[in-house]
Amino acid sequence: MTAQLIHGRPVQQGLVAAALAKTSSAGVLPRVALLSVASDDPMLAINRELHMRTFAAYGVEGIDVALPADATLDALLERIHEANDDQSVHGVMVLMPLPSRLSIRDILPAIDPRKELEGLHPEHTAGLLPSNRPAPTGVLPLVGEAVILALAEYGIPLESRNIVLLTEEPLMRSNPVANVVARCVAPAMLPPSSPLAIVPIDHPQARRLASAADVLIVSLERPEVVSAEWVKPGATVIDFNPSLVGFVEREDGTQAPILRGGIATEDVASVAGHILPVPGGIGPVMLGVLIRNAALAALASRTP
Ligand SMILES: Nc1nc(=O)c2c([nH]1)NC[C@@H]1CN(c3ccc(C(=O)N[C@@H](CCC(=O)O)C(=O)O)cc3)C=[N+]21
Repeated sequence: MTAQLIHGRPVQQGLVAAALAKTSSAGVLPRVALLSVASDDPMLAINRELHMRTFAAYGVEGIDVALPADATLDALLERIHEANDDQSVHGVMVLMPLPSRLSIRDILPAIDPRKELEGLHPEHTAGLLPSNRPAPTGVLPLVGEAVILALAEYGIPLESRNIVLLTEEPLMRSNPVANVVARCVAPAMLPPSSPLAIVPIDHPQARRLASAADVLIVSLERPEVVSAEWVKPGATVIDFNPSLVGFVEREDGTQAPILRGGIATEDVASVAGHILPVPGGIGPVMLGVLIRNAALAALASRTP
């Protein structure tokens, strides 16, 4: 078997084109403040550049608010408040990873919920609980929505499927958002008919559990560790979390990063049915949902 590759780029283009058609007929141009705190992690600069480049490609204005590595919580909160108060800014996003001394608990609630684009503000996540009514302009957690949209686009069902999230302990500990999205948000968004296991890759049963998955979602910081033996024949495999494995020179002499996800794509393709690969799979869908959410926030800002 050779897996069919699922391309995220057309899904991104469809989502963004529909949303930007509405903003342009309303005469509004979405503007997004992208905040980040400098770090040694080379993926931060790569992701920051990718976000800015993707905004620009669609004519969305990105405001690159880059703080130094030693920025205090107060300094970051001040920049968030500035963006909240700026009527010309419709979306505010704080890029991960953050230095460990800055807690996401202090940061996400500081973003104006009308401008929070990833569905992670407490007002948005509270809408996942049955006791709470979703906010009228509620935003769904972006990662979950991206997976659901991408699979729906290709007619891959989630109902009654055995779903496994293959994670890793260091990432879940260092990135509380990744941990909570796996353990709280994903179970809340997936169909009740589907068994779901969250499996750290170093667990003794990891390979057995992964190879029982109809839908295997891989979120690892180590590149290319999941091989064909981890995958059930015909399964759908979604590769998250690009890692930097090297650089190639572009024609203009600048360096382009070479990115790989947690799966060895070619090997896995010999058994899987469908793969959302790195690059070109779920990442572009997530960026599409992000830009669509910015467009919706821009539209909502015009109706008092
Ligand atoms: N607050 C926050 N929210 C995030 O959603 C968030 C974040 N912080 N920090 C970093 C990670 C990573 N992330 C990516 C999204 C798209 C691609 C993506 O589309 N990548 C292209 C890659 C390559 C390219 O075109 O250069 C692809 O997979 O095809 C990658 C990575 C979002 N993240």
